[in-house]
Amino acid sequence: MVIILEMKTEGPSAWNKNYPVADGDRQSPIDILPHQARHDPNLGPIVLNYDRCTSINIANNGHSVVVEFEDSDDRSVIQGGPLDNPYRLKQFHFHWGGKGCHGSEHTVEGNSYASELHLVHWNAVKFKTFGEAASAPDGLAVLGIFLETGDEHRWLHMITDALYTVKFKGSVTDFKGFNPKCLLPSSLHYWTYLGSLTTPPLHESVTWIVVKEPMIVSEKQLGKFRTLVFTGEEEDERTRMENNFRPPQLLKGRTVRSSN
Ligand SMILES: NS(=O)(=O)c1ccc(NCc2ccco2)c([N+](=O)[O-])c1
Ligand SMILES: [Zn+2]
Repeated sequence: MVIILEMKTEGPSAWNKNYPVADGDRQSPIDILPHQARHDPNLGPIVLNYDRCTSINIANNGHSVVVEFEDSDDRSVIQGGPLDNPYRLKQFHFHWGGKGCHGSEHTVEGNSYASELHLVHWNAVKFKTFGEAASAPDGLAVLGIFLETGDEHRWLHMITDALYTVKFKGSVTDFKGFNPKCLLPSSLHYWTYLGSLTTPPLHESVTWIVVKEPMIVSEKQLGKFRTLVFTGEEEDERTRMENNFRPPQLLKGRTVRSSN
């Protein structure tokens, strides 16, 4: 009898083959231990100036669903907190689990949330392009928001209602007039630490700002993310898009700071 173990080689544990930085000193995500975080009174509040943000499209890039923004000027920026200058909003995307399973990237005392939203910003004061910023130690600032299941989120339907238009990898559709401020929880108290992109190329270029209070979404809304597939329309196998999260990485001596 022959047993063929078909192991997916491209999972997170294999990334260090092609991306040695996967074993680096400032990898993300991490498990956050609130009691070991250093409360830093000098950490001011996070300031989001999104009122003139311009969303462009929503896309399935084969890893997640992404909403892209116009980032040719400082119309939508994040500043304050640990940041020395404004960082421009470039895109946001989500990570989630399978049905009944949690899929956040960061965890808190070993506990994961149902999902995690990442709002990605880049330092256009110091760098000319996103690509250049994405490989610099102070190039990116990602605001992470946990999603927890409960009541329906009153605005998330604007995203979930559009997901059927981007079911397959490589699909893109117009998505104008969306302001992600409507997704944020009431408090922006946060933890912050120096980390990396959580998918290849895993560049150690991210100042992470993880908001403590989760946004609440319904199981039904979350289920709609699982109608997406990792594969292109022309491919015969339909691999449901879920569990697109990297597990927590070693802290390697880093300090996590806490706003008040
Ligand atoms: N989960 S995350 O926010 O850390 C993350 C990961 C990868 C990428 N992109 C992959 C990449 C960057 C440069 C070349 O290719 C992005 N992003 O682009 O916003 C975000
Ligand atoms: Zn992400």
